[in-house]
Amino acid sequence: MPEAAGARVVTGEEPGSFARSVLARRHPALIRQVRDAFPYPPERQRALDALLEETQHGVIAPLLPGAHDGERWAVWGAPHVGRSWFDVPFLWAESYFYRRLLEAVGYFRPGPWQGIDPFAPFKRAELGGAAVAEELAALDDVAALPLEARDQAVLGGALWGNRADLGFRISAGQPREATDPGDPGTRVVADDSAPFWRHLAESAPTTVHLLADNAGRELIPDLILLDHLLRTGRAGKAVLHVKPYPYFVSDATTSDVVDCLRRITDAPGRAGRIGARLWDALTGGRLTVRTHPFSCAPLPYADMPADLRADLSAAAVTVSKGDLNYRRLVGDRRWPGTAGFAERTAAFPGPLLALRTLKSDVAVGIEASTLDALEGSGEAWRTSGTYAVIQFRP
Ligand SMILES: O=P(O)(O)OC[C@@]1(O)O[C@H](CO)[C@@H](O)[C@@H]1O
Repeated sequence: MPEAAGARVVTGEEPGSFARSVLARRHPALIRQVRDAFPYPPERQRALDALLEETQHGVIAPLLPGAHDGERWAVWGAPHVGRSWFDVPFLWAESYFYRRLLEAVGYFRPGPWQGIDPFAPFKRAELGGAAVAEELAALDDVAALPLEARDQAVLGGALWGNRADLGFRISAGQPREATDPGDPGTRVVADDSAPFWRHLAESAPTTVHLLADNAGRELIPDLILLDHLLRTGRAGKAVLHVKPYPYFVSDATTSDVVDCLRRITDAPGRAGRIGARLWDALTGGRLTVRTHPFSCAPLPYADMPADLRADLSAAAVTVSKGDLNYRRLVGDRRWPGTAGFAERTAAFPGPLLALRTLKSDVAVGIEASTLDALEGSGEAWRTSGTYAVIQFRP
């Protein structure tokens, strides 16, 4: 990768940078929210307080002895343990932060808090909210559209669903709504949706994989997209990759899939019918859920293990959702915005579609004129979550 030498790895070292603000503000706010959301006993509270102190003023500690994944993290963490959280690669630091948060709350340790998702209260509140109900009701109107317009509607739903990221909304201890994106059409700064639909039309209806991101308001439109691909014969089968354990606040796990599916199935009108179809697809094996450990690895997709590579190589297309997956696809580096998407993702097996709202500094595959306009706009376009990309390569 000749460019890699020239593109700096994103870290939290730079004062005023987005990465630094996540490490210095978002993570402490999240620890406090989790601490307040559960009646944790004193030892769990102390572990959370110690993590907060370590992340802000200390050096990175290894996992406690006996962790089921201790060996893996010892390898991944070898270059970073003992250093400041702000000095190591941002992608690694964030991923390890979530692993350590689970350690602090006793998620993997046998006992009363084992398997209790520390982010569940936030996810549950979102799923029960008015926004989800409105989005499900809107599906009645989509049903009346011609196929091409339905294609765009379900793709757009999955794309903009990515704004609904609970980690993104944590600011100074308060969840907040992202600012209104305005007309979503003008905010898609790279749009390969046409070649993507052409590719699917030309492929035999084989398997479509979707690398999920957030639960709730993002996972629901993702499931609707998969149902649409199955129902219209573009996919013969679909595989939904979710996280094996809670991660990046609202990332979807299997139990979130079940919660979302129940929410869709219980809804009136077309949403309820889609829910019933998805239920049948899961029980009949046309839709499969996978929880590969690599989904929570602090590594780029270029480093995926052989079994996952073989699985994705056979896909008609893999749909990658969200910002973190995008960073793992192209590499979490300060690439020039015009760097080629196909070139940066060359190590990913099989055809690839990235649906991502921009919520971190990394961006590639943007036309020079568009990039100039964005840079000249004075907006925090890379991190505001109000711009998006639909990038495809066969
Ligand atoms: O992957 P997602 O849910 O779209 O976004 C994850 C995110 O909230 O986390 C990172 C900062 O914590 C950024 O990559 C991004 O803003």
